[in-house]
Amino acid sequence: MAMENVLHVYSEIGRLKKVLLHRPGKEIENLTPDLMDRLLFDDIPYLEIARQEHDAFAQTLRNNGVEVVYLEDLVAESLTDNDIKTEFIDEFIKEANIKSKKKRELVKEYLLGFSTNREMVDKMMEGIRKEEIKDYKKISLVDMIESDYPFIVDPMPNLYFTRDPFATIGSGISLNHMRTVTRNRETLFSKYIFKYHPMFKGVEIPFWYDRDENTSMEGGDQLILSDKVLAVGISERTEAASVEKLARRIFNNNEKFEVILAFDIPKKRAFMHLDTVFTMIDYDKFTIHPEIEGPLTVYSLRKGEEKHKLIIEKETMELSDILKKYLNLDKVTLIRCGNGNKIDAGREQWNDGSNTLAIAPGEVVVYSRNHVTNKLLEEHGIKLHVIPSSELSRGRGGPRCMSMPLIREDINW
Ligand SMILES: NC(=[NH2+])NCCC[C@H](N)C(=O)O
Repeated sequence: MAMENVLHVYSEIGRLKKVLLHRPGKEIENLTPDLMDRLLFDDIPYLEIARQEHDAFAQTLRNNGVEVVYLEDLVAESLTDNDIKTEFIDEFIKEANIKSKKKRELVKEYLLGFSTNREMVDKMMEGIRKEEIKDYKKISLVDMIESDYPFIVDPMPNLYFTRDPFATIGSGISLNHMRTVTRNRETLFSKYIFKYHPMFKGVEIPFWYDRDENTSMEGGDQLILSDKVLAVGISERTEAASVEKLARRIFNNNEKFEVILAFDIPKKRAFMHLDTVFTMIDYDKFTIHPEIEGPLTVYSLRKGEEKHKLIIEKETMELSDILKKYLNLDKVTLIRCGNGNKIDAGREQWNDGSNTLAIAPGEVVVYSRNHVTNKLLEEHGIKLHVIPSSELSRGRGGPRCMSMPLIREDINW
């Protein structure tokens, strides 16, 4: 199968043809107040409503010609061979950091007991409570002395933010190394999909990054501004060293990309990724958070004369001037979250008012709750697809966070 039929993303705004989602599962109901901080949540979504909201998101995409595929299905479909399934379970258990051999054996036996791959994958994502494992307490004195930690395998509640564990860039994949242990476990699912799913059989996928790297990179920081220009945030989650590694791999392949713009953004939870403060919504229109307005320091990375050499330059310019320069635009419109009002911007950026998903040039999916930003987008001629968001937004991610494009149509500049 030709590469462009499986992975092809050369912009943020080309008409979206195929996207990967994850429908929130029972991992959300394994969130507890004690776990929220470590598992990167600020509240506990009501799963039934979160699922209804997510189904509305998926249906909005389908109604606009987008093929929706689900992570949980692709993983299950990648494990039809028993040896591969065993390899996956062993790697999953190893990364679940289960100390005792006996417990690892019990968990493996439990997972192999599921009648379908999909049910097993759901359980892996949801997490395993100690009470689910027969005879758990009889393993040893240590286990009899009730440790109050309820899980033998932690839940992965951030899986519905499919933007981050890997990114489709051009015709390749950045299989990311996530900043936190809890989210790095998610990248194992991506690894097996690209390695074993039938849709990629016979397809030589170039990997721009790898989950085993020793510096972190997350997909929320990776934006494809054009088929020549990438933007990467140096953020709370993505390190500068990772940007250099990404640049070397991409520039030393026969991809079209010529420059990577690295933006050093404030390292704080509300700004965890570049796409929480900046997204591209049309050829010359962008959403931004007022805090990144004004002169910005940007590092441009280009391919050097010799292989693996980079030319890196530092510039301090207004964001609009940076975008005009590198995208060859005469005019740039920056649409400010919360209409620039400090209070409205603070509230709506926290609930991902800047985190739009473009499904075509000038056409974006937005959260209903960010009404101030949404009104401004419409005033700038942007077509909105508004989705419900009360429960989904509690995970601190928006429509762009909850989606990973696999195929977009090319755009004509
Ligand atoms: N691309 C994004 N902005 N992703 C948002 C991810 C939210 C998730 N709770 C985390 O902290 O990782």
